[in-house]
Amino acid sequence: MADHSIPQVRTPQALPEEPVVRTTGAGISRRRLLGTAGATGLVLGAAGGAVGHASAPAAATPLSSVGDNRVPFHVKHQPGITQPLQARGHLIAFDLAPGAGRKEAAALLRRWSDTARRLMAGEPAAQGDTDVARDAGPSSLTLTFGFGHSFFGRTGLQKQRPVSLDPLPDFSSDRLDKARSNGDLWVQIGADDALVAFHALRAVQKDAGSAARVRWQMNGFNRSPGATSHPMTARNLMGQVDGTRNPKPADSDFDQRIFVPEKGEPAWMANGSYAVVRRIRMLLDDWEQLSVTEQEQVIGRRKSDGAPLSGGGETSAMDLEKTDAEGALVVPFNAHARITRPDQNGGAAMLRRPFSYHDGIDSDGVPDAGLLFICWQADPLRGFVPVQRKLDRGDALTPFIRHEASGLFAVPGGAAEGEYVGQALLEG
Ligand SMILES: C=CC1=C(C)c2cc3[nH]c(cc4nc(cc5[nH]c(cc1n2)c(C)c5CCC(=O)O)C(CCC(=O)O)=C4C)c(C)c3C=C
Ligand SMILES: [Fe+2]
Repeated sequence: MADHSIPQVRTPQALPEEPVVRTTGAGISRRRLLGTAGATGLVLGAAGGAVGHASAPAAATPLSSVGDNRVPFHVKHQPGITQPLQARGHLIAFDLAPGAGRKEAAALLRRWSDTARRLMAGEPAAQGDTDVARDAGPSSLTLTFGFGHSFFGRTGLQKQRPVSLDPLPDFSSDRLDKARSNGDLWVQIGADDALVAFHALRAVQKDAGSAARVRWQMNGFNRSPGATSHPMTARNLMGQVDGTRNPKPADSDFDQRIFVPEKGEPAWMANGSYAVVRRIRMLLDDWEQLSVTEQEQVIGRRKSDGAPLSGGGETSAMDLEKTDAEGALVVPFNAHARITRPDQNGGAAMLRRPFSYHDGIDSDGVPDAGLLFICWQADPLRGFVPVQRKLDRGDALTPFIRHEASGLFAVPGGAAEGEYVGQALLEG
């Protein structure tokens, strides 16, 4: 018989409100875990560590401990927003099936929430589990659910549609594929194990039944926990350190920037957030023709360690005024890391929590690879929109990327015990 043991722990890093739960000691079997979840053998993880935000892997630990980590489902903000980047991700959008309305949507969100709660705890799906994740622990699995603009018309809930969900403006650099954009419903799945992530994806798809049909799906990845010798900010497929200046949960204005307040509007979005999703192709053949110095000028940061070109280390303040011997700005005026700063955009800020993607080689021999850019904010008009407008007007990175798909989703707060995600909207 197969060994179902869950290996040794690693130190979890997460928010106090959204702790990672881990097993104590090695060799607790998956079956035992199922029998004792929430009771003995489980402890709350350490709160709010310095690297416990979306920009960096949680900790440098051996891969063998990855399976232990568990993210609770019933939390103030839905899981999958502030947790460390996971190694695997699936984004999947659904449209309600013809004839399906509010009642069917409510039943679907109830099914999805139950599945999310079970799988995130390392339990099998309620019905017809595929056994794909049978030998694995929860592996930091998160499932996050959101509603698109079109959902509200289809369910007769137009009056509940938040103004913040108004369609994003067109940007001159957009090359968007409508079939791979938007959707009534959106699910983000993340896990540190590919099989655990796929298992969740299949369960979500099966739960949809006759109520909703898949509109599009995208698959992504990040570095595996334990792959680097020390905790560090992630790199993207251009080789840049990406995520350095993300807002941190410890920042005094973090919640205000990222989440709709408890008493915010509409009421059903209390503690929720808005996700902007962009599939951004990287024109890697062009990018890789630049010298490292040229690449650094595009971003305004050093490629090796992410430090600003004005000097210091990765987290040193960027000196925007510093000039070289010829009087030229050391951080060029159109450098991406200069013009995306909140202080250059009326305070606009967002939490970037992306996955890289690689969907093979196009017929012209060019890699179809880039960034599944996902950013979180309390209001896209005070986050993504002003920054993207600025980038559209002259970002040094623009010639090397192409926005190919786009989505905007209202992601309600986390579900309380016994409730499902979106219940306040669907039964309010
Ligand atoms: C509209 C928002 C943004 C898009 C689209 C975007 C695309 C994009 N960015 C990189 C690489 C880097 N971005 C970096 C910083 C950064 N980028 C944005 C916004 C968008 N990026 C912001 C708000 C910031 C932080 C600005 C700040 O607060 O100082 C960096 C520098 C390191 C870091 O802080 O993360 C890199 C590198 C790519 C490759 C890309 C599209 C493919
Ligand atoms: Fe960026």
